[in-house]
Amino acid sequence: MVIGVLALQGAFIEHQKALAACGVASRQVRKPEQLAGIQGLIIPGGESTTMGKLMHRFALFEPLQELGRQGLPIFGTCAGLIMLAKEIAGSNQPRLGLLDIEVERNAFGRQVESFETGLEVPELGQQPLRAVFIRAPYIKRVADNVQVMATYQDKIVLARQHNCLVAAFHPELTDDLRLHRYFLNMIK
Ligand SMILES: NC(=O)CC[C@H](N)C(=O)O
Repeated sequence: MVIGVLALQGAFIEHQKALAACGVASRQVRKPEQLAGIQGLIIPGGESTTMGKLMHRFALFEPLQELGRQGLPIFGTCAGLIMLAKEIAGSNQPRLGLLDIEVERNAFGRQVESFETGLEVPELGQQPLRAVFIRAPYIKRVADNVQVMATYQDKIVLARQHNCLVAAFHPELTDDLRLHRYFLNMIK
């Protein structure tokens, strides 16, 4: 099994390390041909406006959208979540629109730029998931068939719809591998 990690910018190395710790091979994706043969894709955190521009510049936008529509499992974290959303509040920046959710960017920014917390995620067991939020978005609206997997202060921060899993935080920055493992289980 090989998982593609979109490597245009942002925290892709950390995702590769987390996948390696799960015993899974990964490949950096910067060109459309590097999408061939991957069984899943991670879109990392970073800066979603920049990432959207680079997706177009590197001719990855349409291929990524097409693979997502065909059912390739995709895991988006932070800016990756924003890239996967159908709607971004107050913005028309490029997005793949694969999940029927609306996101609010930099949603915790005014109170605190970044923080770490323990999240209750029943899908992952009793122990709270350690989650690092960095200028994080949150999900303000979900369609009926979106599964809400965790909230923080009543805001949705982890969700799944069909083949797409999205987290507002950075699971690759802790050594808690449960969310990466959950994603890998979506592939089998
Ligand atoms: N850590 C992150 O990925 C931050 C996301 C960034 N604030 C954005 O809006 O794209």
